[in-house]
Amino acid sequence: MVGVEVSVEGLTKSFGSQRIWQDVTLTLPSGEVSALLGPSGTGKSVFLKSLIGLLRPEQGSIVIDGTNILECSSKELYEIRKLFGVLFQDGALFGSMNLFDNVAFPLREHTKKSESDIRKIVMEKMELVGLLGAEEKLPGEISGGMRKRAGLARALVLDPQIILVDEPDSGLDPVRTTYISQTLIDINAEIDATILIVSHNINLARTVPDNIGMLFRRHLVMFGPREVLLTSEEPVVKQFLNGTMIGPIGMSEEKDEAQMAQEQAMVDAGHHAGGVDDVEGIVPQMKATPGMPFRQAVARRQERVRHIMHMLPENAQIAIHQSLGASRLDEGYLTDVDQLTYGTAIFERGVAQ
Ligand SMILES: Nc1ncnc2c1ncn2[C@@H]1O[C@H](COP(=O)(O)OP(=O)(O)OP(=O)(O)O)[C@@H](O)[C@H]1O
Repeated sequence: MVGVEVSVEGLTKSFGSQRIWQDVTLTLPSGEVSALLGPSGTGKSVFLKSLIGLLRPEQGSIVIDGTNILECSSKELYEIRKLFGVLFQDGALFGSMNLFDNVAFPLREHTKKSESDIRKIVMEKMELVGLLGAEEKLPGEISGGMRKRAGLARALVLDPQIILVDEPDSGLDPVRTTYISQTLIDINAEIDATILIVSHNINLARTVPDNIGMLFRRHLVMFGPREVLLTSEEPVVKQFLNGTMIGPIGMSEEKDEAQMAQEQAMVDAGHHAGGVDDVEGIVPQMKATPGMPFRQAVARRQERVRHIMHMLPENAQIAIHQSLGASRLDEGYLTDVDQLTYGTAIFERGVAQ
């Protein structure tokens, strides 16, 4: 079963007089992996909490499986929430329970399954996140990365159709971040859930999601197929993707023109602006681990992007064409008909994910 689509329109959220973001419109395509980026404090976590109805935006709509969760009854919201699996930043595990009991918790709480069925499901999810053998450990006895994996296993036990992940990289080194990224891709391949990852990790943004959005200065700067953001000339996007000090993002989020000019002058005079060397263009997307099912999202996204191609910026169109060409090259110049015939398998192996 393909995960459900989440459709957000004109969403605005404030706390008292503090406007967090306004008029956010985006659709998380069903069964695809999307990421929402943005500097610290731009309200990414607030957005994620709004999607599950933990926070209530004052304007707009969030339609999930045909229900606008801002207008529905609490009983309907309860039903909609069952579609979600959520991984909070710290894993949100119960400190006094071992990992097995933590992961089993939602099953014991929300289902009438027998203990032997529960054991089967828990062990299956523990294996998927690479934690087999650690069932008896307490959260305090394991690393932050393992806690995140346990949190992810727990988010999966009720077979969610939508998985929300808040900063999977926080507190992890780059290698562990890549492992957790791989796990998220594998989960998408295995259960075809709609996934939203909130993060400010550049590597993850470049290599994991099918679609990327970015929040800045209380607005959604953009949201769309990964090629759109990764080829964007928008100063805030370029600065973010390369992690430099040059650009509109400052220490406390915003800069004025004078400060920007002063910093640019320093860099022109030879001062290091920080960040990595400029990475231009698109790096290939991560693929499911060999042996996993093909990621159905890849072919679905190709098809979807084909339909909206004419509405995308030119740079993004070129990048998409190039990656399609590269996937044909990989397969020995297969025709469109061949691609349709072999469908997912070809797209999955090509760089055109
Ligand atoms: N329950 C709340 N009541 C009042 N203000 C809140 C509440 N939750 C969040 N905020 C404010 O909303 C803003 C956005 O916070 P949020 O945690 O969503 O940012 P973020 O983009 O996830 O940041 P980070 O990347 O640092 O986690 C902050 O200014 C925060 O203080």
